[in-house]
Amino acid sequence: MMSKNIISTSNLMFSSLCCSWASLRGARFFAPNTKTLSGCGSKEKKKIVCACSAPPRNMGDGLSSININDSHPVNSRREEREIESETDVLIECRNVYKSFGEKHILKGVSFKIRHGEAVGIIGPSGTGKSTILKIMAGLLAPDKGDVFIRGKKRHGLISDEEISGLRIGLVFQSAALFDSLTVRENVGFLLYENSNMPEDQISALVTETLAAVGLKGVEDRLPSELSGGMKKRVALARSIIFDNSKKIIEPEVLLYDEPTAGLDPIASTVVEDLIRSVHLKGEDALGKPGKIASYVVVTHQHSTIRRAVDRLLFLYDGKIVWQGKTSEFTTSANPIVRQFASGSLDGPIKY
Ligand SMILES: Nc1ncnc2c1ncn2[C@@H]1O[C@H](COP(=O)(O)OP(=O)(O)OP(=O)(O)O)[C@@H](O)[C@H]1O
Repeated sequence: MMSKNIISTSNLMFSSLCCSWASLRGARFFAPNTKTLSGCGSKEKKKIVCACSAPPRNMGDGLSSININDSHPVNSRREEREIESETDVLIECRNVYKSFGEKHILKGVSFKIRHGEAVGIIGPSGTGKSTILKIMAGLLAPDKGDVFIRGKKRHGLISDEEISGLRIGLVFQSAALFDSLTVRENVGFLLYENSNMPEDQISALVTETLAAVGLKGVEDRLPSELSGGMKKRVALARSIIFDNSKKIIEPEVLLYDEPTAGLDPIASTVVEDLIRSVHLKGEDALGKPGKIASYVVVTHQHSTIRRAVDRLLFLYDGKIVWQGKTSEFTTSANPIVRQFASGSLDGPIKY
């Protein structure tokens, strides 16, 4: 039932990346300039399975080091806790550098995303927020530094055979739906192409997933027949659907790139609540707990910062210059954060 020649023009953002759908395994993205998306086999892949059910323990800087030579019992207990807390880490960027020609964008970025977290990445325009999302997602490789997925170093990009154990979804600012496919085909795309699930089961799962994001009876519509807000919901449904017939269900991290950009304040609130609702600490539109283990939101919007995330990373001049709880953002004494939070022209950030 899937169209074999798909040309989507709905998103220009990844036009230079050209990643083939066949190579997207642990990650789920839609590369709109990929012209032929057929022939995606469902090969068995190597799995990295590790326990990852504990809630995040360290909401601080997440960069604490472990002294393995200190054998004092109190310290040992602390070490145990710290080592244990490392099992919470789903994605880690360690000392990541990235340049585009002469532009040195990321100059040693380090942070961890833990199980259960809702993290925002903020900072002035052009500081590399989208770039770091793409690096986390495996769509761009760092020039220097490493990305660890559940403790396992990623080599190369998303086609790398070694990395699995975590599903990573990227939700684009524009919904990036395939214009020529129905909502059902868009949402079930990954499963129609990559899973062994029968079509009627996929169709039922699509309906259930759409209901989870508050959409009913839109399965047969084309994207052009949807409002902007509905398209965002469909894109979200496409990111959270997964093959639930598998024995091992890997946790999923969703990466949202400016999900509320261009929306009016009320539409923004709807999307912000939707982001919360599909998280495991939330409750979806069907009243069921959300399934997303953790998420990262790149945003400029204050409402999204306040409403959709618990912890913030502030990226400026190639580095994380501040991180803290969302509640600390507006009270921080850091001059960069203060200027950004107030929108003042006076301060260390120069345009
Ligand atoms: N593929 C690329 N080739 C060349 N330059 C790039 C590429 N991707 C990003 N850049 C440049 O890197 C810088 C950071 O871009 P990025 O989109 O990551 O910033 P951002 O912080 O997300 O910006 P904004 O808040 O405006 O969306 C920009 O100067 C951008 O022009």
